[in-house]
Amino acid sequence: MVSAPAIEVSDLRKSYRSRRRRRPAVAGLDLNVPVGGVHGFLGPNGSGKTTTIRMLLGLIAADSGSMRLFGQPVPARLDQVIARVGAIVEQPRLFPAFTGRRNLELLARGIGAPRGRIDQVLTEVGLGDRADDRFRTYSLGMKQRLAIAATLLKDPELLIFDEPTNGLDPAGIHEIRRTMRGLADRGRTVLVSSHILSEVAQIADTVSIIGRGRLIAEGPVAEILAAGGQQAVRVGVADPARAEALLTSAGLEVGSAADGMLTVSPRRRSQQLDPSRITELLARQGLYVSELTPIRADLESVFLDLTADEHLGAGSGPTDRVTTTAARHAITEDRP
Ligand SMILES: Nc1ncnc2c1ncn2[C@@H]1O[C@H](COP(=O)(O)OP(=O)(O)OP(=O)(O)O)[C@@H](O)[C@H]1O
Repeated sequence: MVSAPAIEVSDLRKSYRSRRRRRPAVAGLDLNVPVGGVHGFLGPNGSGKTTTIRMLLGLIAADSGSMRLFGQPVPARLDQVIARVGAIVEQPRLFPAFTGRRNLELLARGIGAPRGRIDQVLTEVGLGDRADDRFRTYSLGMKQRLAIAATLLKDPELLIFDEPTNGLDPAGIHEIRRTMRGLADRGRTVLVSSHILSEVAQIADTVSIIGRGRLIAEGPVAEILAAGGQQAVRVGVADPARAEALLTSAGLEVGSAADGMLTVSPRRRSQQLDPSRITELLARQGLYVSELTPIRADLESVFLDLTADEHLGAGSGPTDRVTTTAARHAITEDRP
């Protein structure tokens, strides 16, 4: 039996009233987070990530759409699944003058978690040796790791972190990344939101990229890269000027690099680039290709490309949506 995804969201909508009109924050969002691994929930500032997370956790009401956590509809049955979910949406209240351990003891008592859990969660976030130092002496990364430890007290299967690396320095970001990866490696599902793709790309197994409250792309990191990243080639040819004119008139976008190589890409992202067609076009005119190398875009440029319209504040027309085969398969398979 296929187990239900950790998170399933379908056609989710929420708008806020501002100056006599309603502005959509989440505009028909679909989201599918499989059980296990780290899932990056990515989108530019203001694209609706926090609003979505708050709706999933029952902190605000959706206007319409459906949401499920481990197959249970929320908010209707949130009480039945909330014990399986830990989240940091806002900073938890931790007392600066108390040690890390004391802070956790107070929180554990509040939720009825056994005292034995405290050492386990401190170890899990790598704070075992600093547990008896006061919270105020912790670095920002350590403070955030203690907040993560607090969410682990009730031993949740799904962890939701909204921009957990905000305000941290590179060392702190690294600590949190390592902590999140470790949590997933020990069998939990981690949803982490970020507006900076590179912050989660290294540790995410799958990602959803959203813009203006809608899904733009989703799937395994490698497939998102393949879908968006192999759309240019470097071409070496003896007469670059002639080759450039030829390829341009064949409808391709051509740039020339300082080393005399040409960069060839399709004019529109929806078009496929066929390297063998480039070789053929040039060979027919007696121009023989000495080198043809695919340019692999990194995930950050794929992200910027996919969300370009959202950054520029373009109209809200339909967006090119890349759903990788695996992700599309998962969606159809898991829905009733
Ligand atoms: N309480 C609110 N009242 C009015 N508008 C809101 C409210 N909360 C969010 N919004 C608006 O909804 C949109 C989505 O905001 P949201 O915080 O969900 O985005 P986000 O992707 O989490 O962005 P960020 O990375 O900046 O946190 C934004 O335009 C925001 O200004």
